[in-house]
Amino acid sequence: MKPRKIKEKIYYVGAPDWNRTLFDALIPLPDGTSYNAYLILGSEKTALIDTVDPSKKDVLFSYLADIVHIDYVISHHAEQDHSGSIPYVLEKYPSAKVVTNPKGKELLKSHLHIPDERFITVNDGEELSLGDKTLKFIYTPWVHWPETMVTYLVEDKILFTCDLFGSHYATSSLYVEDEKIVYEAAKRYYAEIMMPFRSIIQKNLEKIKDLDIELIAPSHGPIYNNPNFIINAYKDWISDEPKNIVVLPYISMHDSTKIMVDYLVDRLIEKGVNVEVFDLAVADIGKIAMALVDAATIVIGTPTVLAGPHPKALYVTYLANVLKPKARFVSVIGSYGWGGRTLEILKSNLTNLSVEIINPVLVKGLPEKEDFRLLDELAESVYSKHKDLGIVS
Ligand SMILES: Cc1cc2nc3c(=O)[nH]c(=O)nc-3n(C[C@H](O)[C@H](O)[C@H](O)COP(=O)(O)O)c2cc1C
Repeated sequence: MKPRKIKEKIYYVGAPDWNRTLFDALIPLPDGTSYNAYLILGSEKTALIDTVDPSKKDVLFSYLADIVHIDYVISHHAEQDHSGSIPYVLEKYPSAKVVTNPKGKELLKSHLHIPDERFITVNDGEELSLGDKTLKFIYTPWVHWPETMVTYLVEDKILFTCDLFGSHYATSSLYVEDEKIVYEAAKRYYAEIMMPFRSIIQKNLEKIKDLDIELIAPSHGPIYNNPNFIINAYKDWISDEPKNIVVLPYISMHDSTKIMVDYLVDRLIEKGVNVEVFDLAVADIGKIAMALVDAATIVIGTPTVLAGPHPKALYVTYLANVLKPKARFVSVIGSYGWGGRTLEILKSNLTNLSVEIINPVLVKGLPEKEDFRLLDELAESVYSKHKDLGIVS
């Protein structure tokens, strides 16, 4: 393949991964993903911006077939889906240096065993001249590892952002063609990878807000030729204001909990509260994470199993806790047979969230009249809390 031209002397040399179905051995990928690398041919120096997952290194090298010399490999992030092919690039280009920050160097050394002498480290704000093109490095730590940084190509107004603004979307298009599709793919990416670092991203967006950006070139998914589309989506996702949504992941073995879930969902809808319901036996964890991006309230539905919550309910609670969504309220509903520590265990797994717990509704066996009344009360509490936030009328 010939490198794909983006602008004069700037090329795409990355790889779509059409058939990848799982990321981080965790999040389903309905639309695959891509590992983007970019080649910049300056008048004096040549730079490769990141590489690709090692499983796709042949694609990268087919793009580089006619490139006889590379001076710099810019490494924004030491994770192997971007850095994993760096050792092969260094082998093919013996005088190439890896350009990264000191933390990146440390992580690349430990993860890929790249020798000390192959590195050049750069400071926050430092520039590197390629002759007629200038790379400016901007540290953006903790989006989502400690070493993450972005690069601004000054003359061409391109911001290379690596994982920041990325989307899980394999496409043959260089640029975003359908913003609705990419919005979903970028939100899936944000929900799993970026959401835990919401407040840090707020600070990092401040750092890049004065740059004159024509293109945002991430390391996953298509290039944004309308940068405001993804910047505005991020501003919404990282904001502290939740939306009028209850996320309700549940599991039920013999339907008692499910009857409660169905009843509560109907009552919430009647009150104008939006609900996103997920049966944990079959749900896409990525979709749950996406729903958590905006939700004001989380309600976990679980029976008591072996003296605690069903393991799948515990798993989703743990996940919500580490993803640190902006939710303000949590409750639990479910059925038990004789007793256990369901509530206690769930609460002890929510310590990262500063949420108010709304009275849980745990019922013995099949729910009856009084239990439905308690569910009415729960729906009313959720509604009035959302009303106090001004997110439902
Ligand atoms: C494998 C298994 C383990 C259970 N362990 C407990 C338990 O430790 N404490 C308890 O109160 N009920 C226990 N139960 C009973 C269920 O919590 C009870 O039947 C409940 O109504 C099931 O809700 P569901 O219909 O939503 O699945 C257990 C049930 C099963 C199938």
